[in-house]
Amino acid sequence: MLLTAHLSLVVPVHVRQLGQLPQWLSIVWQKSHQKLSKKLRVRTKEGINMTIDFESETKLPSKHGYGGDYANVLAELRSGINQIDKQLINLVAERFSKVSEVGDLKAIFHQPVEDSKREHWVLDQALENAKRKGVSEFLTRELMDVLLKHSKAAQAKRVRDL
Ligand SMILES: C=C(O[C@@H]1C=C(C(=O)O)C=C[C@H]1O)C(=O)O
Repeated sequence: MLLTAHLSLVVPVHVRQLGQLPQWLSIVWQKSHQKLSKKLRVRTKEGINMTIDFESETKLPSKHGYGGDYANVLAELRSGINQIDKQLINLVAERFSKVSEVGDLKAIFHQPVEDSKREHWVLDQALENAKRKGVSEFLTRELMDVLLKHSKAAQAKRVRDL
């Protein structure tokens, strides 16, 4: 029988719902290796073939430590992502507020906007932190590149408008 540890969590419930034990179970994976989308084909003692769609009630593999069903776990994870995205934008706003103040200071003291030595230090710190946290170097470079570019543009605008 093809019953995997993953499906054994789900199958007994549905079999009980059928009210009769199947003679055999055969699992048809709708999309191979996509464990969250599958159909279970059941033949009852009476020889009736039935197909149970697990699409809406799919349990996640217990080995990943998820207890809830797919939709609940997905909603919970996405709510976490929403919070993080909000924090990210809040932090960007905070950074730009400081950057603008630096821009004003530079304008008053007739200093250039760009400070490549400081930029190198900023990037090195970010890369070091990213390495510790397992964030890709490529992503970190791209992210810092965008931040530095926009920070300098914001400063240049402050200097122009002052
Ligand atoms: C904010 C500054 O101005 C520019 C922007 C930087 C940044 O966004 O981190 C760093 C160096 C400068 O090119 C600064 O000098 O500190």
